[in-house]
Amino acid sequence: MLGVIGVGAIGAAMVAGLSEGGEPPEILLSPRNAGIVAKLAASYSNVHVAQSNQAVLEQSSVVLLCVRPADARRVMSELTFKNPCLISVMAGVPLRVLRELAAPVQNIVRAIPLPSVAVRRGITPLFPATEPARSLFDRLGRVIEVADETAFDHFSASTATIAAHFLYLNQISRWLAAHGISPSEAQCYVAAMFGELAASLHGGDLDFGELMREHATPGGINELFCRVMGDEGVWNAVDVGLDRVRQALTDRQNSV
Ligand SMILES: NC(=O)C1=CN([C@@H]2O[C@H](COP(=O)(O)OP(=O)(O)OC[C@H]3O[C@@H](n4cnc5c(N)ncnc54)[C@H](OP(=O)(O)O)[C@@H]3O)[C@@H](O)[C@H]2O)C=CC1
Repeated sequence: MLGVIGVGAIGAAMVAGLSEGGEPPEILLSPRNAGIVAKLAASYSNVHVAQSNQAVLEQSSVVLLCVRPADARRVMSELTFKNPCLISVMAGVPLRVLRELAAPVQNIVRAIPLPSVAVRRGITPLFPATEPARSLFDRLGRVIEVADETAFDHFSASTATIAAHFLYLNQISRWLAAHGISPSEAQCYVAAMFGELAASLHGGDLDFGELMREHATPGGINELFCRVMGDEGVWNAVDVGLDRVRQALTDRQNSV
């Protein structure tokens, strides 16, 4: 049995991905968020709802911890851990803290699932990449075996860029709308432009620099836009933002 404690956005995405694949595992959910868990149990015959978080632990051989990082200590300290394997997706909660809160459990893995696990196209960094976590996330796409926890935290920091990506798309469509194009048409156009590009990133060997050059005809408008963004400090700001996020994760690790 696979247990899930914390069935929010990413917990539900993993449950959907596992349940819609071949030979789905039996899954036991924590009872909080009654609406979401009832819907998952009604949609998938392999999904069940437990009476309590402790019942999830006791009836599962592997447990996914998917509560928000700020809730980690409170939720885990209410539980008595025995011997299931734990997989934590909680950003910025280090193995040191997980081992302390889940003693005496030894087999603890950190994972960074992406929302695309819902359709089994996730690429999931794991540390340490041990079984059964590796097989579980292989079912949801594929796994990146990360060498150490510092590298793992850098992967984690890079996921902080997702909302800014949508902000970027929003900025472009707002600019179109400010110049008289209907907001819905502007959004559809930008979505179509970037939706197609995103689809082209699946699979194969990718070289972002090469892709950029393919789209930046010398003397053309893409090249001009890249140059202006660089002159305005946008690319440098990406590095600054990522460094700041990395530092925030370190600070969080020291305070969890
Ligand atoms: N969303 C994403 O794409 C990713 C998220 N993560 C990590 O996953 C974790 C969850 O993120 P996300 O799914 O976005 O957050 P959500 O807020 O959507 O989900 C967290 C869930 O945990 C529930 N919860 C809180 N307390 C308890 C409790 N005592 N027992 C059981 N469940 C509880 C919350 O319920 P309630 O709302 O009622 O408080 C909520 O449903 C975070 O630690 C995040 O860092 C990692 C990778 C990607």
